Amino acid sequence: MLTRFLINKMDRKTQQQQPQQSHKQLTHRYSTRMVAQEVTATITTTPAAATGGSTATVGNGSPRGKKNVMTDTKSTTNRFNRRQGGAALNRDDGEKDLVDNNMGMIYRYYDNHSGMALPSALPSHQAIISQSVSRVQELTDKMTRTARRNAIKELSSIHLRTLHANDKNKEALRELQETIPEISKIFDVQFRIGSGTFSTVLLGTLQRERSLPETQRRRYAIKHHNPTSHPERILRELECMFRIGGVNNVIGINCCIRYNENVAFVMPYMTHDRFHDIYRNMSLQEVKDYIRNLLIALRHVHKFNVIHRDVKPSNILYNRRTGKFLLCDFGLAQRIAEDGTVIQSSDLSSAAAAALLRDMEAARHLLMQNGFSAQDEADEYLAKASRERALGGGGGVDHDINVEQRKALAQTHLTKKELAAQKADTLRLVNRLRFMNSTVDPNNYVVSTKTQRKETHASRAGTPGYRPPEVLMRYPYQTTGVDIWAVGVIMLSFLSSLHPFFKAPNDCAALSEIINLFGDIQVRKTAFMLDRLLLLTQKVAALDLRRVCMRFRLADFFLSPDNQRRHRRADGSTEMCRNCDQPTYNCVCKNTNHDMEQYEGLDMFPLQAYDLLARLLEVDPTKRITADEALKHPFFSDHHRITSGIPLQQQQQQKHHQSNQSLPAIRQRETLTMAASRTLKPYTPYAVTAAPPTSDAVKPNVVQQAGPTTNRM
Ligand SMILES: Nc1ncnc2c1ncn2[C@@H]1O[C@H](COP(=O)(O)OP(=O)(O)OP(=O)(O)O)[C@@H](O)[C@H]1O
Repeated sequence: MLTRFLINKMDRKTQQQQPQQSHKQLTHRYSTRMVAQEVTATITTTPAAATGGSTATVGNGSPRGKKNVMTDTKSTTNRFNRRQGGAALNRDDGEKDLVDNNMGMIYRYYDNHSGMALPSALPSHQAIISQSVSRVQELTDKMTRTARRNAIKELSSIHLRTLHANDKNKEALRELQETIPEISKIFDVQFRIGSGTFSTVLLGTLQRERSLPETQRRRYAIKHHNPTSHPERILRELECMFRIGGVNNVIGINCCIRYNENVAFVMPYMTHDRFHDIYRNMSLQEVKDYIRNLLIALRHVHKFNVIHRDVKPSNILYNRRTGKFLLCDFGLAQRIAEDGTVIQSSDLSSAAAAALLRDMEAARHLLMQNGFSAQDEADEYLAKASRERALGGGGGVDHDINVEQRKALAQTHLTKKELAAQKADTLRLVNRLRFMNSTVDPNNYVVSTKTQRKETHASRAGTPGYRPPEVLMRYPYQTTGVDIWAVGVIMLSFLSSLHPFFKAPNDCAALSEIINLFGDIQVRKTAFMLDRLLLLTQKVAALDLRRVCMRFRLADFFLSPDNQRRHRRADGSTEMCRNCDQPTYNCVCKNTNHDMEQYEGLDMFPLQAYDLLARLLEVDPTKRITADEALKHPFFSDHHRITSGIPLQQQQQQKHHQSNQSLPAIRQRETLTMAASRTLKPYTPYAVTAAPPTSDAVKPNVVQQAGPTTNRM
């Protein structure tokens, strides 16, 4: 029905707009040349009343709509008359219009092909009219048919997609209600929010709140674990959420319901923005808030000696409007023992598991308090906005400096050739980052140097693109630094506007990407420290993180035709850097002697942002900054806030001066010589500084165990 209605509507619209649309679409479908050819054919095949041969001038050449041509009649007639030596044509008005119309087309064609002489004999006006009218009619019909066909195709694919989504939705709802019947007694399950590899998440509201208006009902995310999910994985996630979650931006749990092999977690629901939609247009203040909130969550998680292991944008719920932030999905979380080794998995029959179940059971008498309602969110948003207004803030949006300059650049009209050159330029840099030597064996690229004793298993848990070098080098003693690297990768996406930044198909290629960015020396050194031997076949020089980020984010500036023209050699070629494959004036190498374009003052991110980024993405895990240290980084102080109207360099110098005076010193980065001397020392495993969780550190969320079923866990 919907399809039929839309098609009919489209047909009507097409008919209404026919005169204009047909010509407009003509421009797309048939080039000027084709239309002109048709007109020529009409001219040459029809014997005609003559006009003297004349030479045409240059016109715009695009075929115009019938209506427009009609309104154009007067000027065309005048022009025609002028060409006829001022002789007035003797005909009635209607005919006059049509004739002028067609003569206009003919002159426009000859205008397009300046230098061509009009044929000595032109066809009769009547013949031209009838032929071109029928031709236009024919083309209009053709286009209507094509538009109709395309509309049907598009509608049916939309219909299929909707059906598929509806099917998936219904299936998820049905599955949850069938496999865990208790759910239907407590919740009205609304729809599916999302699904991951191990679960499906649905939105539910409490049945006992049915009497409330929809916006005031508290909303819950019900995470239904796939029955194939390992029970230990579920227990681990439950434990993390129960013991760690509920505070400091870490998601908590309201209740857990189990029925046979099916388990569902009930958590507070939070509306959030898709990372994909926001990462390119977040302001400096928003990026800062995002990273700060993430580090607060991780500092809290790391206090418990737990590695989250799956820090990535889809596991971060961030609401841009309200500024709310939650780290979720502890499915891959691991605890590290005092000696730095990873505790592989919880034993379901262990005392710890029993204690967890006892604790959860004890929390049953508590009522579910959490679960945000739509009303709560709106109130919070309004309160936040008024707080900001009271403080004189504009909602935390920092404006990009030199915006006007950038806009002007973006609006510069680029030729096809220039656009192709820009694309090729960017592709070269992307290829440089993704390059992997084809002779490397992806299953055998790293070996342990300690051949005498058997290696402990090294965990690889995590998402490709977010795994740090130590994981990719199969180092068994992994630390909370694994999560910090992932924060660095997320920050890299913000600063470069490139997401996903690393997208290798396997671990070996992922390590290549890291080598391509940080250079082989850095990675070799880290490998040596971790008792790994890397099989590298070639040297790769490191790139400059800031310039790489700027090159991607401010591409319109780096690739402006003006720049390209200025640096072009006499023979038309451009000098290229042999290491980074970029023009030398845009070289992104860390150590470079090229004479480069200065893009200072364009970047909205201060130098501190790149400094923090480098510390988060420290290749050596033993030197990587911790969440706690990162939160003290000057990037998070407001001292570097950009004031519009003052050159950035000047601001940064002032702030650097201020920060040297007043900000707490952060851990010194090692110089090359210091690092070289360290490599000669045997590697000392990561010192575990954080104490195991104490009872007062644990602030469990308010928990209710639903029904006796949980006892069977
Ligand atoms: N509390 C919540 N509020 C709103 N949406 C949520 C909530 N929890 C999860 N989601 C949505 O459900 C999606 C899947 O959740 P989650 O990551 O926990 O599942 P998963 O099966 O472990 O996924 P993955 O395989 O990606 O690790 C999330 O990306 C998010 O969009």
